[in-house]
Amino acid sequence: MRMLLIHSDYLEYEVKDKALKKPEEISEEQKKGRLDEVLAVFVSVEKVDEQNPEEVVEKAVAEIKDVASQVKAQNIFVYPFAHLSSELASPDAALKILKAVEEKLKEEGFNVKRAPFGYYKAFKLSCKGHPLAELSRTIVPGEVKKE
Ligand SMILES: NCC(=O)N[C@H]1[C@@H](O)[C@H](n2cnc3c(N)ncnc32)O[C@@H]1CO
Repeated sequence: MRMLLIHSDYLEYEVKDKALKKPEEISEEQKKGRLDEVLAVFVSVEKVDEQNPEEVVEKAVAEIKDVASQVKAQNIFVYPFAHLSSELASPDAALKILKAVEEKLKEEGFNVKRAPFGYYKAFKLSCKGHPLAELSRTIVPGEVKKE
């Protein structure tokens, strides 16, 4: 799994078109979304993650929690983003893992939104620009690499 974490004044998105034959079913309300004072987490789920999804979810949540506490962010936006890796997991596996990350972060007490899966989306992001505002993490079953 590859994650790009951007501490932002806001992230907002608007669904445009389907990017998969069968994207995630969403309500009218989910076609647009916004969070302010947010840690935006752009996530590419990778093929290797399918070997141990539970471990990858656990490690991803631990890394996100760690960064969120460093930048003092309570709001987290989990954003499916198929552009951080050339070894992508299948859409089914990726969606399951992203939903699990979202649920665990909610259980940890964060205010979490997840952008819809399987769509092209317009988005606006306002990076805060401080030294910890732009971070990346690579997680594979068995290890975690930090930038
Ligand atoms: N920018 C727009 C976009 O990325 N759209 C992506 C994601 O929403 C989602 N997606 C499919 N596979 C994956 C994956 N392995 N990891 C994350 N998202 C995925 O499906 C779309 C087409 O690849």
